[in-house]
Amino acid sequence: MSAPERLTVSVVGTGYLGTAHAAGMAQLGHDVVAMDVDAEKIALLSACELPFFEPGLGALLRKGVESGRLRFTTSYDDLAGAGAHFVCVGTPQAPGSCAADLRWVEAAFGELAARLTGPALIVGKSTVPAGTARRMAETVRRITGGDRVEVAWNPEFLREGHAVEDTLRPDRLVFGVETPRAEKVLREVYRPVIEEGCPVVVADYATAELVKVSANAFLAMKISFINAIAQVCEATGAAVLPLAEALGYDDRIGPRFLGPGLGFGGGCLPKDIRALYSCAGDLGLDEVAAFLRQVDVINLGRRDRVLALGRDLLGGSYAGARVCALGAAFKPNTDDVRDSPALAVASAAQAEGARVVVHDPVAVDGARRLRPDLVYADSILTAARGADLVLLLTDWTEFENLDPAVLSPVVRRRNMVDGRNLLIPARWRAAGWAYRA
Ligand SMILES: NC(=O)C1=CN([C@@H]2O[C@H](COP(=O)(O)OP(=O)(O)OC[C@H]3O[C@@H](n4cnc5c(N)ncnc54)[C@H](O)[C@@H]3O)[C@@H](O)[C@H]2O)C=CC1
Ligand SMILES: O=C(O)[C@H]1O[C@H](OP(=O)(O)OP(=O)(O)OC[C@H]2O[C@@H](n3ccc(=O)[nH]c3=O)[C@H](O)[C@@H]2O)[C@H](O)[C@@H](O)[C@@H]1O
Repeated sequence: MSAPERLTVSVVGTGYLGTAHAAGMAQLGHDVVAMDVDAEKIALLSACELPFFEPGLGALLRKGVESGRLRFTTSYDDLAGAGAHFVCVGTPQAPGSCAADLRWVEAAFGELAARLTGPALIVGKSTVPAGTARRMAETVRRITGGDRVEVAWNPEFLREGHAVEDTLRPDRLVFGVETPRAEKVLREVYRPVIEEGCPVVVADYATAELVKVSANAFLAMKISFINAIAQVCEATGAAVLPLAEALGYDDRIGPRFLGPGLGFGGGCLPKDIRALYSCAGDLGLDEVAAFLRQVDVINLGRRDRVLALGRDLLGGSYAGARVCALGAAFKPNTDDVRDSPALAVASAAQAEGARVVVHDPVAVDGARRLRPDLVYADSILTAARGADLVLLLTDWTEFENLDPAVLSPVVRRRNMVDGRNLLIPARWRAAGWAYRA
């Protein structure tokens, strides 16, 4: 990567996305000041400590801070000198609705606009419904009283667990812009990435906003598709794993995101598909809304299905059973427990009368904060001791390598529900386990 012209950029919101983006911008050679309203997070980041688990990001953070190119603040006033400002604040599902809650985006644009006299570019990276960028541009114009501060939308596609790689070597860059000047600034910011061959799609605001939610909706749809087919397989005695393998060999389909099981969760896919069907409904596109809603319905149904498999193995009820739940994170290589299918199933089993002990390699602290009613164990064996049922809920490599010979002596009954199709069934059955997936 050749060094770009050294720019001063700001990043607003230092969560999963903002921290990766800030460290990535420093790695590209820019001077970065990253800001968050959460003083605790900023104190940790300033001390080169990540407030969450993300492989490889700690090293990038330290490199940025030690090079003097990356610093953190809790004050918007410290951002005024930057030429490009990336807004990375949260857009969670609004309480009591399926729509995205935009109050943090609105606050960030308002605070920035009040301090910028221009020329400057405010770049939205948060995932938002179509129409938001236009509204933010109007807000900025109103507050600044002119056109010197512009707005662009540059949605982000990084995956948790792969944030560093996805930030430095994205599959594509999408620039939602209204002027050549905004496009020029974004091309300069990302010059090293573009020079390495990353495709750039330049579009209007609404298209850029929609690319992002469509990408997540498509991934969600692919997972729900294979999970719908898994139900047909169960009803007909077919096997979904070789079926998915055979589908995946078709280049037009591809093998990724065809993993059947407990389904998708996390801070993005569920809320983004809900925001999209809510938006489609508001636009009067009822059939589109119904189509997308079904992706969510099938996905949530997977949690009930895994719960039912466990109930069956326990003879019809969770009441009084000891359950070992392996996994709390919504997927492996992250400690993120937002809308985690694993925690949802563990909590539901407990609500039906089981005593559930949860183990996760990195997500126990976050899980405990969210579900303090569950019991947590710091090892697989401690979690499994005396269990009547093991529920495998997150596909961590640690769990894939589980040995029935190690687990068998510690459990009370050999019942396994493999919610992620991770284990080799014959191996567990040969060791005397009742195995369901
Ligand atoms: N987590 C991910 O992998 C990805 C997230 N996104 C999108 O990025 C956005 C952020 O997501 P996450 O980083 O996961 O959320 P997060 O909740 O981890 O981080 C958001 C941060 O914004 C801060 N914040 C809230 N209001 C603020 C304000 N007015 N000024 C400054 N900081 C403020 C919060 O304190 C928090 O640290 C969302 O729209 C999400 O959909 C997009 C791609 C990937
Ligand atoms: O907008 C976002 O925040 C991000 O959302 C997802 O990334 P992420 O939430 O990190 O997780 P994924 O790797 O996409 O997995 C999502 C969920 O799908 C599940 N999944 C994935 C693949 C599969 O075959 N089956 C399956 O159930 C995972 O267990 C997980 O719960 C997208 O992959 C990113 O491109 C996007 O930027």
